[in-house]
Amino acid sequence: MDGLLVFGKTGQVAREIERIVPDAVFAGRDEADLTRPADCAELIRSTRPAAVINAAAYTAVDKAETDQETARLVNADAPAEMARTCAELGIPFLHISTDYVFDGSGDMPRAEDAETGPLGVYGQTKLSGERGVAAAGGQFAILRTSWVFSAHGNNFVKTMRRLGAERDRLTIVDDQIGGPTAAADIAAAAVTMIAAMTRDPSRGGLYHFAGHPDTSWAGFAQEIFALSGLSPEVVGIPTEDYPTPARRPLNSRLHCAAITHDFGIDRPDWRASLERVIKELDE
Ligand SMILES: NC(=O)C1=CN([C@@H]2O[C@H](COP(=O)(O)OP(=O)(O)OC[C@H]3O[C@@H](n4cnc5c(N)ncnc54)[C@H](OP(=O)(O)O)[C@@H]3O)[C@@H](O)[C@H]2O)C=CC1
Ligand SMILES: Cc1cn([C@H]2C[C@H](O)[C@@H](COP(=O)(O)OP(=O)(O)O[C@H]3O[C@@H](C)C(=O)[C@@H](O)[C@H]3O)O2)c(=O)[nH]c1=O
Ligand SMILES: [Mg+2]
Repeated sequence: MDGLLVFGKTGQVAREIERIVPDAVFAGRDEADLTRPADCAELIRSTRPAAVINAAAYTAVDKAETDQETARLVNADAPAEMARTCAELGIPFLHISTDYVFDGSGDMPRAEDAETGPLGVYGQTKLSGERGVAAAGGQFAILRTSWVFSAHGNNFVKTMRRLGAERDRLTIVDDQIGGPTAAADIAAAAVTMIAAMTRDPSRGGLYHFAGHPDTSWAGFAQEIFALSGLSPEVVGIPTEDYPTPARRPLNSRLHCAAITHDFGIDRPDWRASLERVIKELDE
C-alpha cells in the first residue's frame, strides 16, 4: 500500500498499522492537532497521499463527559474535515468508530444499519464523526470496532495485569458483553480495506469488526489472568455496582457478517490475539 497517510502515531491502532505499512506517513499531535480540523485538511493537501486512515481519537470515555468541546472537535469535527478534504482530492478515507454509538439494549448482535443511541459524550461525538464522514460525499469506509487491546498504550489488558499483580481480589462487571479486539487485527483489516478501496472506487461503506467470541469484561479479565500467570479472585458484579461518570452499553455485540462477505475478513479469535499480546508484554 503506497502513499498512505495515517492520523495517529502513538495510539494502539496507529502503532499496529505502522508494523504493517512502515512506509506510511504517520501524523501525530505535532504534525496535526485534531482540535484544529483545518490543520488536518492542510496536512492532507500538502502530503498528497493516495489514501488516508484516521486512527486518532479522543478515547477517554469518562473524561469526555466533562471535556465535551475537545471530544467533539477530535471525534466529530476533525474526521468530517478529513473526509471532505479526501472527497475534494478524490482519494479514499477510512475512519474507525465504536460500539459505544449504540445504547446496548437487548442481547442480539447489532448489524451496521441498527438504530444508534449513544449513552455518553464519547459515543455521541463518535456518532457525529461517522455522520460527518458519510456526508462528505467522497469514497469512505467506517470500521466500527470494540474493546481494543494491544501491548501499547492504555487498555483493559494492561490495567488488569497491573491490578491483578497488586490485589488478591478484583470486582469486574460481568453484564456488559462484547468482542475484545486486538489493535493488530484492526490494523490488518483497515489496511486490507483501504487497499481494496484504492483499487476500486466503488468500494466502501459502514462495517462492523470485532473479536470472537463475545464475552464480558469479567470473562476477558479471567483469560488475561490465566495467560499472565496471575490468579486474583475475580468477582463478577453488575454495572450498577461499578459507578462511572459515563454510562456504558450492556450489549456491545456487533454483527460482523458484512465485512466477511465484502472483504473476506473474518472475526479474529481474540484469545489467540491476546496470547500474542501477552507474549509481547512478557518479553
Ligand atoms: N480503545 C478502544 O477500546 C476503542 C477504540 N475505538 C476507536 O479506534 C480508534 C483507535 O483507537 P486507539 O488506537 O485505541 O486509540 P488510543 O487511545 O490508543 O490513541 C488515541 C490516539 O489519538 C491521538 N489523539 C488524541 N487527541 C489528539 C489530538 N487532539 N490531536 C492529535 N492526535 C490526537 C493520540 O495521540 P497522543 O498520544 O498524542 O494523545 C493517540 O495517538 C479510535 O477511533 C477509537 O475511537 C473503537 C472501539 C474501542
Ligand atoms: C478497572 C476496572 C474496570 N471495570 C469495568 C469498567 C468498564 O465497564 C469495563 C472496561 O473498562 P475500561 O476502562 O477499559 O472501559 P472503556 O474505557 O469504557 O472501554 C471502551 O473504550 C472506548 C474507547 C471504546 O470505544 C469501547 O469499545 C471500550 O473499549 O470494566 C471493572 O468492572 N473493574 C475494574 O477494576
Ligand atoms: Mg478506556
